[in-house]
Amino acid sequence: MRVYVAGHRGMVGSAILRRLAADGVETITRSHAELDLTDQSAVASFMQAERPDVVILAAAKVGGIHANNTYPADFIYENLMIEANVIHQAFRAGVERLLFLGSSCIYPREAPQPMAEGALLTGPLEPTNEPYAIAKIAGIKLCESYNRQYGTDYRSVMPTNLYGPGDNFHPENSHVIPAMLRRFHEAVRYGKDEVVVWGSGTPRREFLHVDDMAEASLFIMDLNAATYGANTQPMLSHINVGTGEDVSIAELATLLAEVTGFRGRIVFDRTKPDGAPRKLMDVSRLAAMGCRAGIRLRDGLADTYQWFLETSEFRT
Ligand SMILES: NC(=O)C1=CN([C@@H]2O[C@H](COP(=O)(O)OP(=O)(O)OC[C@H]3O[C@@H](n4cnc5c(N)ncnc54)[C@H](OP(=O)(O)O)[C@@H]3O)[C@@H](O)[C@H]2O)C=CC1
Ligand SMILES: C[C@H]1O[C@H](OP(=O)(O)OP(=O)(O)OC[C@H]2O[C@@H](n3cnc4c(=O)[nH]c(N)nc43)[C@H](O)[C@@H]2O)[C@@H](O)[C@@H](O)C1=O
Repeated sequence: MRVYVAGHRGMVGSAILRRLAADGVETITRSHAELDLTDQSAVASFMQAERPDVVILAAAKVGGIHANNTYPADFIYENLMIEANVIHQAFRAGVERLLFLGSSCIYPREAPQPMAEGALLTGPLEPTNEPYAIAKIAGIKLCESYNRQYGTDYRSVMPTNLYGPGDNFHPENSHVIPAMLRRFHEAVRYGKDEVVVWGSGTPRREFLHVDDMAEASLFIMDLNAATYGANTQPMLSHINVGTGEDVSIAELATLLAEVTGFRGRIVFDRTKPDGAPRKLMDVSRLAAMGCRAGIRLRDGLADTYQWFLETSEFRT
């Protein structure tokens, strides 16, 4: 079996690649420089030449609240193009099994908590990431439509907010954990007595370590069709992946201060957006199939900080 991992240099793609390599699975990879997935003819040529057995679509334009809010055109355009090209050309090349990675932001801003799979398309989205969310919903619907029309087995997973080794630590465009880890680390290193956290600190988020995400992705790929629901009516179009537990951003900041050894003040910059008030996943469906997250948040944050120290320009 040959598995094409799209986005293998990213945080999730690289974790999936590590797991597949450990299991001795043959993989196919192309970097962004070698294959631009927004280029339809390049993706068509690649798929026809390689004809993988399985495709894992972990390539996407990804970023935190500021990046989503600042570059909405890039987020909707690039993600729509990547999904349409990879899914359609995989189908044309005879790929029967595909896993698409969506995001918990597909659910309405005011969805009842925890958010079950059935909350999709039941209300308005969070404005800061609506274009990205619309592209991710299109990805689910692409998979669902090819399954309905052509009998393929294309599955979609909706991860909660992810973190871990390989994350993007950009000061503005990253997600909250890498951004704050870096800020706390710099404060300790340069002797600052204050760290600024965006927003009010009251939004709640659920965080999953990327190794648990890789494990869940391969678990879902390995499920037989009857268990996953690909052949049931109504079809299970997507499945949530998370821990089922959340923390406030203020609680997260306190945890990160402890992990990095910061003992100064934490202040909140309320001019920055909070985004969705809460995004807790209902993970009962995945749990009933036998898959649960194993890495506790504090342990995962310590592991990520260790990776940051070993690989970043800030290593001491
Ligand atoms: N991180 C998170 O908190 C969450 C992530 N997800 C989803 O999980 C998946 C993986 O995310 P994550 O690993 O964090 O993201 P990363 O940004 O770490 O990785 C994405 C990868 O996709 C590649 N890529 C982007 N655009 C293109 C393109 N046009 N052609 C080829 N390759 C491209 C990137 O390459 P390059 O860097 O060279 O551009 C990168 O290697 C995505 O679908 C994302 O939406 C879902 C929920 C939360
Ligand atoms: C995964 C998910 O990621 C994005 O949504 P988000 O959940 O809002 O993700 P975020 O990690 O950027 O922020 C989480 C919370 O944390 C607060 N916050 C504090 N201080 C910093 C900070 O320094 N950086 C960032 N980024 N946020 C901060 C921030 O204000 C917000 O209240 C989506 O656009 C979309 O891409 C998506 O699917």
